[in-house]
Parts: sequence; C-alpha cells; structure tokens
Amino acid sequence: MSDNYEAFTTEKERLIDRLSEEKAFCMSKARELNRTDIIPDSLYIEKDVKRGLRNANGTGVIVGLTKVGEVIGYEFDPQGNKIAIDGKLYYRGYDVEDIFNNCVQENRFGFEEVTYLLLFGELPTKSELAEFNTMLGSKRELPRGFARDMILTAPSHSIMNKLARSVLAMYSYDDNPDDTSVENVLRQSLSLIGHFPALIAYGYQAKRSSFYNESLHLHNPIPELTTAENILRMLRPTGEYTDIEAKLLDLSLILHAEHGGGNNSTFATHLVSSSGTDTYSAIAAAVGALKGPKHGGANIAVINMMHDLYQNVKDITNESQIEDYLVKVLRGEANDHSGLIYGLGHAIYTISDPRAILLKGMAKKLAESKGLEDAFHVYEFIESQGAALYKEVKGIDKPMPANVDLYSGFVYRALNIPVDIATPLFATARLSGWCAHRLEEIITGRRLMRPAYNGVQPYLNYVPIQNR
Ligand SMILES: CC(=O)SCCNC(=O)CCNC(=O)[C@H](O)C(C)(C)COP(=O)(O)OP(=O)(O)OC[C@H]1O[C@@H](n2cnc3c(N)ncnc32)[C@H](O)[C@@H]1OP(=O)(O)O
Ligand SMILES: O=C([O-])CC(=O)C(=O)O
Repeated sequence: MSDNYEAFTTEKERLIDRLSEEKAFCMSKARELNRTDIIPDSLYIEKDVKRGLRNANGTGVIVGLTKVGEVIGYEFDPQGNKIAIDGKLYYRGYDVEDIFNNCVQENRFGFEEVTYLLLFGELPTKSELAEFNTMLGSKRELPRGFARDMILTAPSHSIMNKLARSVLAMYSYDDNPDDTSVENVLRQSLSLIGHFPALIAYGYQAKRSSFYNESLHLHNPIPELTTAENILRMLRPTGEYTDIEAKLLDLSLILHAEHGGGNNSTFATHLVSSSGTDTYSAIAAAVGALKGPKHGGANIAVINMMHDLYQNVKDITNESQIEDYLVKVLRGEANDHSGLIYGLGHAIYTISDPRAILLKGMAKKLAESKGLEDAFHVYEFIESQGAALYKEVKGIDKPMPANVDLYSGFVYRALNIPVDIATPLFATARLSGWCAHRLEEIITGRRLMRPAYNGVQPYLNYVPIQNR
C-alpha cells in the first residue's frame, strides 16, 4: 500500500515536472516567435498585400459571385469615395426586413421558409413548404446510438467544438459520404439542417451533466415541430416553452440564416468546398470559423464582456462609469485585453446592421416586459458611444455600428436560453446559408481556391546538426 502510494506520488511529481518543463519551453519559444515571426507593416504595403482579403479602403476583395445573399453597407460617390449608408440585407433578392415583418404580422414561424428560399432560390408555396417541413421533420432524430457514442462519451466545454466533431462524425453514418453530386450534397444538407437542433441541444446537455453536475435531459425531437420549437424543447429540462418564446427564437434564426459569400464562415465553406471535399468536412470548417469571437462567437463574447462590466462598474446606471470601463476595454486594460468592444463594428455595414436594428427592437420589448431596462440601457449606451470612444482612444474616425451579435445575447438571456448555446444557435441558422453556398460553389464556382503568399524569408544555407 505504502509502496503503491510512493510510486503514485513519484509519478505525480514526474508529471508535474514534465508539465512545468513543457510550459517553460512553450513560453520561451513563444517569446522568440513573437520577436522573430513579425513581418513589418511596411512590407505588406510595399508588396500591395490584400491583408485580410481587404482593399486599402477596407472593402473586401471580390473573389466570387453569388445569388444566395447580398449585403450592402456603403456606396461610392462619383469621385470613388466610400459613403456610409444604412445597411440592407437580401436573401435571394428578398429584403430580410420584409421576411421578418411578414412573419411578425402573420404571427407565424418563418425559418423553414427562409431555408427553402436560400437552398432553392424561390419562395415556397404552401404545399411546397408543408412537404419541405415533413422532409425536415423526418430528419430530426439523430442516427441510432449517435447521442450515446458521439456526444455523451466525449463532452466538451465548447458546444461549437462539440458540434464540429458531431458534424465530422456524421460522415461515418452516411452510406454515400464522398459523392459531391448536387443531388447527394442536397440530401446531406437537408439531413444536417434537420439534425442540427439535436446536435447542439444534446452537446449542451452533455456539458451540463458532465461539468455542472446537473441531471441529464435528452428529450427526443418531434417531427411536427419547427426548428425553434425543437431547440427549446430539447434545451429545457421540462421540455416546455411558450409560443411567444419559440416565435422570438424563430425570428432570431431568420436574421442569422445568411450573410453573403464573404463572411468568414461562409467563405470557409466556399474555400473548403472548392477542394472537392465532402459536405461534413466543409460544414465542420464553417462551424470552426463561426466560433471565433470576431465572427459568430462575438455573441458569447458580448455576454462575457457584460459580465466583466458588471463586475467592474459599481453603478451600471452611471454613464460615466460605463464610459471609463469601455475606454479601458479599448486600451486593452479590461475584459479579455483584446482591445475590442464586442458587438460593435462590421466589415461591410457602416451606419447600421439591419439585423441589429430588428434584434434591438426585440430586446427592448423583452427588457420592458421583464424589468431589464437598466441592463438594456447599458447595451444602448455602448452602441451609441462606441465610435466616439474609439476616436477618443485611437484618434481614428471609424464607423462602429452595433452588429448582429450585440443584442442577440440579450434576447437569448431574456428568453432564458443558456449563454453557451448562443453561437451554436447562430450556427444552426447559418447552416442553411452555408449549404446554399456550398451548392453554389459546386455548381458554378468550380475552381480550386488558391490565393498566394509572397515569400519574404531570405534564403539560407542548410547547416548540418553537428555544426550548429
Ligand atoms: C456575425 C459577425 O461576424 S458580426 C462581427 C462580430 N464581431 C465583433 O463584434 C467583434 C468586434 N468587432 C471587430 O472585431 C471588427 O469590427 C470586425 C472584425 C467585425 C470588423 O472589422 P473591420 O472594421 O472590418 O476592420 P478591422 O478588423 O481591420 O479593424 C480595423 C481596426 O478597427 C479596430 N476595431 C474594429 N472593431 C472594433 C471594436 N469593436 N472594438 C475595438 N476596436 C475595433 C480593429 O481592432 C482594428 O484596429 P487596428 O488597425 O489597430 O488593428
Ligand atoms: O459579414 C460578416 O463579415 C459577418 C456577419 O455579419 C455575418 O456573417 O453575419
């Protein structure tokens, strides 16, 4: 017994030594890399590099054409100067605000209709939509054993990582995974769209039960329910939700479904699809891209930033205290030290992101009905002061509109939807856009995407190891 104990403690000490050696090694190498791997900004300018695939005026380099979605955030005057305008977003030529408003007016669900529109390029008739919903309904249940073998056995703190792994694992459950014909990719797309609600909800339940020590609830999806209803059913321990909650979630899904070809995750879909790879690999890559806090992960980053703000601002009704906090954020002295105010700024939108306006309207109503006006005011303050504070700190005039991620987290919180699930909800909505773009890449892109990097490392003579 005592021999065993000694062996155990010696092994433990060895492990601790090895880990601290590894840590010291990585720290020292990281310091070196941070010094040696830098390429001066001047070289990027001299070699006319389209850094971040952007032109000098911040507009994106045109790398493709698409009919799926269009994002408009600026225009040019006759002299070629960029002019800020209110943002517009079109799904297959239809203004997303019209789709949103029609669903509100008619008090109905619209996400499935939007998915049909994005995939097939036209609005469905009633019977086409009913048939489509039945088809999606038949794909809600995960393959037999999938939840047990692929989700519950390896829970993750990040539901997005779990989701990417689940998407990759779906390959093994497909009898014809590598066929990239349009017909087969469409079949795979419908299957993934149907399965995503269960993948994210069960990924979340696995996390709750494994890391928060809470009871495991795996409610089965119901084919007749909409995407939003199934998500709420599978997320909530009791499986209960109200019609208003489900319709608000549905509106948010509509707003997140598509954003042109150039956003990071959709571009990832195009890029990876252009190599001819399978649907699961392409969609897993898109999930990975969306997770980043500069992209879809910003909705969770906003909530984390708010949490930090609440801990560091004594009185959240005091605007000058909030302002001091935001200045610290911009100086990289508060929150995650990135210098970013999450939920603000956009690659295309200048004055406004139409989705943020609609989500803000939802957030305001929820704030009023749930007594969350003070918290809502903090968001509004950040939105209204972001650009001015950025100018104060950086000396640069930069449009900083509220983007889609600023108010979505507030809406989810008010709907009692867990923070962890905010980016996975974005993924569930955007999957429709990704699939439509993957199909478009296969049908009409047809070129391996392969940009160029200029080599700037001087050539060196190889030195044999004994001479170094
Ligand atoms: C679904 C979506 O993806 S919406 C976007 C969600 N992302 C966020 O909310 C994160 C915060 N915002 C940002 O990081 C940026 O605004 C982006 C990445 C979304 C768009 O950035 P762009 O305006 O296209 O330009 P870019 O990333 O080149 O930024 C230009 C400068 O403005 C700064 N900047 C841009 N937005 C912000 C912000 N919200 N807070 C602080 N600084 C910002 C950048 O740090 C950069 O500074 P630098 O030149 O000193 O490095
Ligand atoms: O277009 C972008 O760069 C980011 C964005 O708003 C989205 O993907 O919804």
